Amino acid sequence: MPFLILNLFGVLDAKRSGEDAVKSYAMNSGCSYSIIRPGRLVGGPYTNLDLATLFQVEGGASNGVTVQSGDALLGDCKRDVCAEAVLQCLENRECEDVVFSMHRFRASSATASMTAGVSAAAAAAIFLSYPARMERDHHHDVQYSISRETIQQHTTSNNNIMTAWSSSLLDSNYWLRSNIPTKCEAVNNKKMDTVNNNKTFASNTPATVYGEEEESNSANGRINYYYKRMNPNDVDRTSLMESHAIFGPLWGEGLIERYHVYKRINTNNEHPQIVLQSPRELTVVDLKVGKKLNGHDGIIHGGIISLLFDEAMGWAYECLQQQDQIDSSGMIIVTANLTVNFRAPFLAGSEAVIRVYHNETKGRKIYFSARLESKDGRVVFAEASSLFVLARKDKLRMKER
Ligand SMILES: CCCCC/C=C\C/C=C\C/C=C\C/C=C\CCCC(=O)SCCNC(=O)CCNC(=O)[C@H](O)C(C)(C)COP(=O)(O)OP(=O)(O)OC[C@H]1O[C@@H](n2cnc3c(N)ncnc32)[C@H](O)[C@@H]1OP(=O)(O)O
Repeated sequence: MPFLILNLFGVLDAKRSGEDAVKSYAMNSGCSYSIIRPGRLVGGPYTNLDLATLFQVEGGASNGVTVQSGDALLGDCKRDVCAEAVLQCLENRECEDVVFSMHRFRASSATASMTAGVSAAAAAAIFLSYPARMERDHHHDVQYSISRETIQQHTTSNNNIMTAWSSSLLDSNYWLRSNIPTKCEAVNNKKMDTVNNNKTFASNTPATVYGEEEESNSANGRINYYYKRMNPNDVDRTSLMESHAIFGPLWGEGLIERYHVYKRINTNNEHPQIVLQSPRELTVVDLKVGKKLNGHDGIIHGGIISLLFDEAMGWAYECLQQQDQIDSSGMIIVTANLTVNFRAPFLAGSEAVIRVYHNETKGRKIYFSARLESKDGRVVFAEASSLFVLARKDKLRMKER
């Protein structure tokens, strides 16, 4: 059926924003979610005001269902079957962070390999049989702040290595990331020990990260990089910082509660494409916002989000300058333009990261892009792009007069 008809009155748009809100809430509260996209609901109790209610469409005797990831399925779905699937999702860990559609089983279905004419009670078994087909929303890497986490453990499915971050890692100036939470990280090129590892990260310890998604075509599939904290002394603020929007008046409980800037360090010189890649990631900001920065109740004001982006890009310039050895003597970098797209409500009191990428440099003009996303990368709250211009300091002052 054409999208235009399916989306009459913006029905699908509304559903999409509902799903985004669910994901966003799940991210912010640390719980998981399952999103079920049933076909047209048929069968009792006929509470809808639609044709299926008018004609008391029963939906056939079979309780069998077809499930498939994404939203390609089209058909009816019995209400009681859908309710059963909801219960199964609640009880089944395999259904965590999964999005799938379901409709009534039809023997002629083209999706035969994913189809089973079974009772609704066995629907979960279908999910379990086809986990790989389920749409897991891990569109980015999962990253962990090792500076703040208490002990976290992840078991790998294939080699049974566990990664544990002990409280001794608190206040570390480094940050690791991995695209699959079950893959292991290594420190000093040695795999971390098994359960309850208590190692600390030595100063300037490079971390080896496996399985980096966007750069996985390097020769040995291993990328060496880590993130180093840029502003570790933000508690010890300078007078400059006291008048700075983020570290000054907007800093504190209920306001901007954390704004830790990390620069990305590539350590693998054998693979210069990592450095040359465009857009290349320069900076990650680990942040937390309080509950006094809202526009609508409970939702962070878009202007605040723009500020968070602008600042992150300022720091990204600093990283770029260090890497590319840009000569900026007598110059100052300023934002010439900043475009922000707000994708999902960024809830008050949440934690998130901003990732900043360098897109292009043309003379004095530097183009960045950035994402504000949940820490595990599953929800993008906002995206931004900007032009920063290197301007002569004396020229700026002349304009002031
Ligand atoms: C955080 C503090 C702690 C300190 C720690 C120590 C170290 C910190 C390290 C890092 C720093 C960290 C954070 C930094 C903090 C945050 C960053 C915030 C930055 C800001 O929040 S800063 C305030 C807002 N910002 C302004 O206050 C700018 C006002 N503005 C102007 O001052 C001029 O407008 C200017 C300079 C932009 C241009 O003026 P100009 O005379 O120099 O140059 P001109 O006009 O010739 O433009 C040259 C080429 O840019 C193109 N161009 C210009 N503007 C454009 C636009 N809007 N759109 C598209 N293209 C544009 C032209 O078309 C031309 O292009 P082309 O060369 O191809 O023809």
